[in-house]
Amino acid sequence: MRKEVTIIGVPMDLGQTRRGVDMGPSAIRYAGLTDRLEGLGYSIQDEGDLTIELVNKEVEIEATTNLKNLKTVADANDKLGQKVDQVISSKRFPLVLGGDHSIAIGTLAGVSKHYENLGVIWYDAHGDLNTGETSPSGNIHGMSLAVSLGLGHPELTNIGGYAPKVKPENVVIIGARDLDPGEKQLIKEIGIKVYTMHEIDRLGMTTVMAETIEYLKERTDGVHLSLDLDGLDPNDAPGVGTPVAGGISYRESHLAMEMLSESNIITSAEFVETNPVLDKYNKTAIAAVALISSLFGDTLL
Ligand SMILES: NC(=[NH2+])NCCC[C@H](N)C(=O)O
Ligand SMILES: [Mn+2]
Ligand SMILES: [Mn+2]
Repeated sequence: MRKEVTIIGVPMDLGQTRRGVDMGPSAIRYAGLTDRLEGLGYSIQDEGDLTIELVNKEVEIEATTNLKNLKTVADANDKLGQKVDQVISSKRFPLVLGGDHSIAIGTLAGVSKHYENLGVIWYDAHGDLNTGETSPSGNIHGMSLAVSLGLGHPELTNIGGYAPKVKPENVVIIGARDLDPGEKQLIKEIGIKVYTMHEIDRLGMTTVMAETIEYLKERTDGVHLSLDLDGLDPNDAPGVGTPVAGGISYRESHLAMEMLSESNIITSAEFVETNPVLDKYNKTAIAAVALISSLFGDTLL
């Protein structure tokens, strides 16, 4: 892992409809992110937060598509993509803090330019594989992985001027337990590797991560970690907008991050969906900082 890290906050809450997730970056900073990473020997440059336009939601929902806040989400992701692109060009590791998961569209637009064969680990209760046609909600945070695969509204898939950002065989989803019918169908059609909670229960996190790392190592030249805090069990990460019971435990998540750290395959990362308004005493942001530390090489001894 590069020792020079740039933090980018993305106070985005327009990819879904619960307010407060725009304060995720602040909550994570407040939980001591920079100090923890500096303590591990990293040189941190915090770029602060991207500016997200305010929208009059009613106006944008009335638009012809059923995608909520399409234009503002697209603009923000365009900006984020440029920023992430610059960070990687300056040989620094981009660490993006959300904000809702729609921001993965921009992060991947910026990251993927730099790799022939980018791998993605999507650590999430959800697949985020909906399109305008299959989405039950119209929320773009439930579409960001599909968009990055080149599926969905062209105003989103073409961000950064190219599509797709990632190939289906280079994606591994970990922690899925709430998939919509259209998402299940798509997974089968295009062949994405998914470790649902069932496989995590059966194989154990050690095997899941060992297999994931081996799988991505042999086929990719960089791996982006997109970690949605709702991948964790709501008892361990209550501050999320779309909690799903029966999730990955805090300890399993640490193990996953520790194994990724040892493998040295991660080249960019984002931690999304922390919503301090729904949280209990900043528990979710504190968990995010702990997991980021493990990913960056912190150990218990
Ligand atoms: N990033 C997330 N938390 N996504 C939740 C998506 C929920 C649901 N599948 C939808 O598309 O609306
Ligand atoms: Mn999710
Ligand atoms: Mn998600």
